[in-house]
Amino acid sequence: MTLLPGRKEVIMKELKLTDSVTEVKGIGAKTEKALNKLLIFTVSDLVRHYPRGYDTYEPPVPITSVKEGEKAAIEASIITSPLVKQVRNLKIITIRVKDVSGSLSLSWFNMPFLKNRLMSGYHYIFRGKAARKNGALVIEQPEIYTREEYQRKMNILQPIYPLTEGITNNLLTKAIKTAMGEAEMAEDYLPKAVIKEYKLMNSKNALLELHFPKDKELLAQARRRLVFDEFFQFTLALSYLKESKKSWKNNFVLEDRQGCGDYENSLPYDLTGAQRRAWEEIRKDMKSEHTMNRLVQGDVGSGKTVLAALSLLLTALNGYQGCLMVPTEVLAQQHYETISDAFLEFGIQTVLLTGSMTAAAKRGVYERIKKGEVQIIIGTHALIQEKVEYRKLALVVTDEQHRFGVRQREMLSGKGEHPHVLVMSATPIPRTLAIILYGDLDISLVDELPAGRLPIKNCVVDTGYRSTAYRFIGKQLEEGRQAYVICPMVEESEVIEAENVIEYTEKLKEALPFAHVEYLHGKMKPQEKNDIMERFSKGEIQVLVSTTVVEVGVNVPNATVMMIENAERFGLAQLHQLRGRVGRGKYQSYCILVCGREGKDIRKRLEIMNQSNDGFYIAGEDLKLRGPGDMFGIRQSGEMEFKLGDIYQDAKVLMEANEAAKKLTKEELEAIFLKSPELKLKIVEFKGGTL
Ligand SMILES: Nc1ncnc2c1ncn2[C@@H]1O[C@H](COP(=O)(O)OP(=O)(O)OP(=O)(O)O)[C@@H](O)[C@H]1O
Repeated sequence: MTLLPGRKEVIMKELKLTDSVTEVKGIGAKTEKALNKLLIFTVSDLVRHYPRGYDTYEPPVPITSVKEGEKAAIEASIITSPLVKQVRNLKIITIRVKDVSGSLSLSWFNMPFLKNRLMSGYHYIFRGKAARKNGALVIEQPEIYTREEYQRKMNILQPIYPLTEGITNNLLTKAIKTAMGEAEMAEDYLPKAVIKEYKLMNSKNALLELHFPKDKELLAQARRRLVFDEFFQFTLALSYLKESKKSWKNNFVLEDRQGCGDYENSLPYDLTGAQRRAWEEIRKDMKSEHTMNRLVQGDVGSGKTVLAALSLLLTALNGYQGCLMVPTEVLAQQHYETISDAFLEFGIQTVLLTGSMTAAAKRGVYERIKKGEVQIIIGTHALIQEKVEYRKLALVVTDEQHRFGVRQREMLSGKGEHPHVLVMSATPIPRTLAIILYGDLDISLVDELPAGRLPIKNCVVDTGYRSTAYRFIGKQLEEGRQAYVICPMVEESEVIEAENVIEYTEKLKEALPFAHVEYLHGKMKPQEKNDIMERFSKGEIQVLVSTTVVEVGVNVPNATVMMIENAERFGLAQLHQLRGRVGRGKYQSYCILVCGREGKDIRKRLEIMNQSNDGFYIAGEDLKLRGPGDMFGIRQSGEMEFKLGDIYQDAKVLMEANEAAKKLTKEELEAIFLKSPELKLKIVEFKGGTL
């Protein structure tokens, strides 16, 4: 309640964080509906709807450096009288301005009142996005400022929010401002000692500064505090999860079986030392008195699949079911083909279950699973659907590549009575981070590539090198090898000039008329995708032009060239995954990174790929290059389920938060839970996902 001096008593309602957003002034039923689409239901959701970036008012630039499609501010004098044209129902004002470097046209729609402000000889700062009209650059709808006004603007960072239809940035900014001003914010839950030791901003200010930063420095501090919270709560929750799992008795104590040795002997290669060690650890876990919760971390092509296969076989030979969940249908199909035939001779039945199967086919598979007629089930997230009833599910293997799907693996393991869990990951995160992020798992490292692999030869080139690259690919095809060409887009887009698979395939067919070239992209039907992949695997297709659908796990050892168009558009981790599709067999392999745009930073980043084929090295260098705490950088590891934090960029905060969580005394933890019972609930009942 607030009393305004000298006036009638005004009762200000204090908002509660749990109140519905409609309690915030200015939000009615219609707006509420639209906000719900952004998952904003309560006042708390609203104030936790973070900006995705900030509009900054940069110093004006010379007219000649204004670029098409980019926002810029120019300081210029008007050199023509405003020209007003009526085009259908639009009234367009156009003027021409100049500075010492050159001149440019500016235009406004339906703003006739501006005419008097835009007199020849006047001098302003204009800010807007440049477009090309009839061959010339024009800034459309620019904002107009005097130099003093602009100076003031330059100190402000305007939040830009994720939006949806019916919700403007203005509306959200206002609503959040109101809510922040009126809502009763929770007291800081972190112990004072932690705040002091890690020099954190308090939680209320952090939220306020994140939405309405006074300057970049305070914004960085605010963000650091909120990222710290995310990581702190996550690591706390993981340690709870780990504790609870430790007490799980092994319901499926497995025994060694001769079949596993026979399978190993049937492989065309010997296991590497690292594979052997990992297999030893897995077996030991599954035979022990506690349930296995293990991560197998190994670089692309290090041979993790055989470990999954051996574990599944051991489970099946012990009379139980085991399942393998992978991120794409293409990959599920590939694993199914590798495993199903090989295991038949041990009397083991394998089945495939994916989202795109017909309802009838799925029903058939559910039946067989339920009755225990099949022992190994391979598939995508369809494996965790409610209708799947397993019979004696003793092992869950998830191939996560670079997604840290705590939730999925928990859901899947929830299908059995604490089955063993094996997680395969090729994410090249440094060990120090892996230990934290996979805090609930024990880790086996496959840190050795199979013998006889030749290091991939790399080059970073510009588009002028294409014809040479095609000739090179042609030669490789003549030698019986195959190639991938990756393009970022499916179809031609007017907005982004990036090579697209469909057109590119046509172009490539002309350049390599004797070769069988096909394309693959995510929008194709699963059946079509599987078909193309199968034909590529068999060598019927020689060159596969593809979007990043081949990124995860695809294994065609005969492919030796990976050519990546617009390589600058991919993150380094993703480039490394893509490159990992070659160099998987005994042949010399090559990676050609084609740079579609020039720039010193772009080159520098891509050169890292040139320097090494080691995923861990690349992740480390990437981190150094981007530096921590870059608020405006792209989130390359968006696959992690944190709202703000980026495990690479914020690696230091992650380590600090983990340290703080581990150091908490029992009393401090109790005090936290006392202050925030909701947080206690979230942490203790954590089953993965966002906290
Ligand atoms: N010890 C080994 N010696 C020789 N070849 C091997 C060995 N282990 C696995 N391979 C072969 O290496 C290739 C890559 O193995 P696999 O597909 O298991 O890699 P991965 O670790 O799953 O990689 P990614 O993370 O890229 O999917 C396969 O063709 C596999 O048959």
